[in-house]
Amino acid sequence: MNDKGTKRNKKTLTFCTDFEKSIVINTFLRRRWRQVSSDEDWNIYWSNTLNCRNIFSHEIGYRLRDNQLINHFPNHYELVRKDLLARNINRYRKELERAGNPIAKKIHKTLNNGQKISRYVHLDFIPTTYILPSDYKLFIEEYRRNPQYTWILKPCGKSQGAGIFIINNLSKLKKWARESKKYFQHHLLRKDTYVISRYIHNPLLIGGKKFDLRIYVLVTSFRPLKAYMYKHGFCRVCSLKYRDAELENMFIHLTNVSVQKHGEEYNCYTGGKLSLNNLKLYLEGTRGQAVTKRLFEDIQWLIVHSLKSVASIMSNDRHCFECYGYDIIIDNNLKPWLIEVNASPSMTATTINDRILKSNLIDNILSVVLPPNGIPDARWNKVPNENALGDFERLIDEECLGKDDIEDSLEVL
Ligand SMILES: Nc1ncnc2c1ncn2[C@@H]1O[C@H](COP(=O)(O)OP(=O)(O)OP(=O)(O)O)[C@@H](O)[C@H]1O
Repeated sequence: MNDKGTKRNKKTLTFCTDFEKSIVINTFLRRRWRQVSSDEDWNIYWSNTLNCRNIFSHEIGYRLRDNQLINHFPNHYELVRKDLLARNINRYRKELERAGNPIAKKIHKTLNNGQKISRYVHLDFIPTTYILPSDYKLFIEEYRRNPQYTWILKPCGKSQGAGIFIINNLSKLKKWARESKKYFQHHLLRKDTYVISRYIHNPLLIGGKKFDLRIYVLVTSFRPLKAYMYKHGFCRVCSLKYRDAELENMFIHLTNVSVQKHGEEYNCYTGGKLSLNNLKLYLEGTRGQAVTKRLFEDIQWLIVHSLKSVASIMSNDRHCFECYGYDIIIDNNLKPWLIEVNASPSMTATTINDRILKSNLIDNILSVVLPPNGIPDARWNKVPNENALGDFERLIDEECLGKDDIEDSLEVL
């Protein structure tokens, strides 16, 4: 960038976005940034994941300047694809185990039927998952060992609850496998991969209904890991009361707003949402403060270790930051389970509160990723001051190890 360009950037910063969402655009405009198209001179690109990958592709050969930032890491899919997430977490646990790290401690049990099982004491935060079709045989063995479990089958290339089904007997899966076989054999694309995960059959309920948490996590660097959690997440509550029968009724079992909004009982005033704060108050009232505090520490633990599981393989480009939407289910023992991570959490607002939350979120992301002078700078050390953090709470900053570092709280162990 020449001198002239630098001076102009000091006056008017520019953004470009692939989204027509007024929430994204207005947040920049309120900061007096000017909107430009992607082939013009932009400072921040709020892109979709595909265009971000294009920017970093060798064929396109785009060279980002120091005063340009983009809202995704090029290989975010390592964290957000359901199959890759499961694989990376497995690999991470095994690596820690091999290194004799106490975090990877396991307990071993022998069941009444003589079957031996083992599980990670601290890293058991993702439901057992198999990738189909590659792990089909392994899954069948597991199914035969534990025929009482329920499983959820999810396509890796889809979202918003599409193509998901829940099974508690093998015949349904076999039928699905028979039907898919021909297609899989001749035409296996990554997007055709499925995961089959153990279904959390005992979710914590609110008013008798299943819910999950949507938590926003901002990562500004993977090496060293720098991550922040937004205080104002929310719960997405199903519109029908929970029964672990009726596995085909998605209004009972899937918390996605995109599914629930088609149900007759959907509440369009609340959007089926409850704030994280209200959940905390509810849990403190019903279960007590200590266990509620512990639950939220466990959630932070889970987030940090899911990020660590991919930190070594992420392209840690200094122009990138990314806000992930974490989906977490709490079971009725108050144990949080990581269900999935989204690289483009929805910025569509279903209610006024939702609009305010998402607009504040984007504005707060900008405060964290911009250096104190407000001008994007990829050379910046990415250490935001307390004011800039706003409603983000520091989860981990491996560069500034201190009392904030979650590893310090080894009382978790
Ligand atoms: N292992 C599980 N146990 C219980 N419920 C689950 C499990 N996995 C998924 N669900 C339910 O199914 C919903 C959809 O799952 P998931 O978020 O993985 O799929 P998706 O279609 O990709 O959704 P999204 O649009 O959020 O990306 C979750 O919000 C949750 O309510």
